[in-house]
Amino acid sequence: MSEPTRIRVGGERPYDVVVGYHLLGELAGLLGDKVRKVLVVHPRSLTASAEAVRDDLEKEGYQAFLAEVPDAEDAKTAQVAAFLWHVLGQADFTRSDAVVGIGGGATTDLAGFVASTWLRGITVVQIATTVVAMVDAAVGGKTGINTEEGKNLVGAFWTPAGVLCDLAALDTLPVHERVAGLGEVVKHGFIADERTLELIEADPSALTAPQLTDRDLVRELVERSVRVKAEVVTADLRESFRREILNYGHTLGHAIEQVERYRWRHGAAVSVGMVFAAELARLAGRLPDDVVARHREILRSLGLPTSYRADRWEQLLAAMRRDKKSRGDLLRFVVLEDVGRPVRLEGPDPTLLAAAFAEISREPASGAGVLL
Ligand SMILES: NC(=O)c1ccc[n+]([C@@H]2O[C@H](COP(=O)([O-])OP(=O)(O)OC[C@H]3O[C@@H](n4cnc5c(N)ncnc54)[C@H](O)[C@@H]3O)[C@@H](O)[C@H]2O)c1
Ligand SMILES: O=C(O)C(=O)C[C@@H](O)[C@H](O)[C@H](O)COP(=O)(O)O
Ligand SMILES: [Zn+2]
Repeated sequence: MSEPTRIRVGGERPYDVVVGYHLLGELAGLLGDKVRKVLVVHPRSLTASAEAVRDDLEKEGYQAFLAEVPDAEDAKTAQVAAFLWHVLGQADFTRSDAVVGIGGGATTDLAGFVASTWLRGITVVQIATTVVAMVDAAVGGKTGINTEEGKNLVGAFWTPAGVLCDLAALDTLPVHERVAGLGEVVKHGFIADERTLELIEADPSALTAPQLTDRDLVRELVERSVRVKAEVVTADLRESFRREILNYGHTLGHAIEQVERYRWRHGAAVSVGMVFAAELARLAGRLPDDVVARHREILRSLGLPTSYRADRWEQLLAAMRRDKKSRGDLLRFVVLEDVGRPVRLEGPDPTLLAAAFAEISREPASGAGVLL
């Protein structure tokens, strides 16, 4: 296997995102030499991998503990966070100890949040095992859990000490999870890296086949996405402005996830959200027709959804008002003026919003395979 790639994320506490194969040997280096106890947080689907991490840590001289958490979005609750605080308390974790999150974005969001709050912040290292976690969630220090009222409404910016993206993990990832993750890859392509779009457009079927065969392509896409995210969060960790571009497609996307009670995959909801944002920009006279068409073509070529049922608009609008980009009554969207040129659209007229929604809701439903 080739050497791992190390992508540096800068800022107050710089760290590396390591992309490659069989990276377990890297973990101790990322934890550093002050850590003694490590809590490994994992969903049931990754028990064997978490046990391997624990055994390896024990061999390296750490005292390692496992904590199984519910799968997917069920992990991102105050109750599950409280369970982990209890485990940390019972095991006397101090400020020189650490949390390791191993899993998809739901697990890494939870593990990061718990690390950010325990004793007001202890070391966290993320081991990303899904496309979403590798290209997006585990990188950049946005951590969080959901509340009844919405997605990621509680959280903190807390940078990891390092991130491992072991591409071998993708061999066991169900294809619909891989495809959903490509939604975030496409997002990075539209906001900042047209080459990513070209690579996908050249052969989308290589990415949607039941077994991944083109490992070089996957690795290049993961690395390109991590570089986009690293550049943005290095410039603006706390989302004072520039980081908002990473939220492209999420204003409607998060609303869909909430309305669907998290039965939609995150990347699938973001896919519809990007088409909505593109239509909004077109109707506002800011984005040419061909770029909107390119959104639909590339997302459909991957089997991602580009439309949503017409009868939920009022619920979606209510959920969008709780988006973190909102300021008072002002809804704020990230839209494009072209590929690689994200801008803000603030307080669009309600008729414009409804018109953009009409553009995505009158199509027949598509991409149902990635929703559940
Ligand atoms: N913090 C951020 O910047 C950020 C960015 C993007 C997404 N997110 C969050 O990430 C979450 C979505 O992440 P996700 O799509 O990775 O979902 P997920 O964490 O729910 O994982 C998807 C499923 O794959 C399983 N799984 C994980 N790795 C596997 C593997 N290697 N083999 C087999 N099964 C595996 C999980 O058990 C789960 O059932 C959402 O909550 C979203 O809000 C956060
Ligand atoms: O890292 C960011 O910043 C993002 O917005 C990345 C998104 O893909 C991610 O889903 C994020 O969790 C959304 O953040 P939120 O602030 O809208 O909850
Ligand atoms: Zn996202």
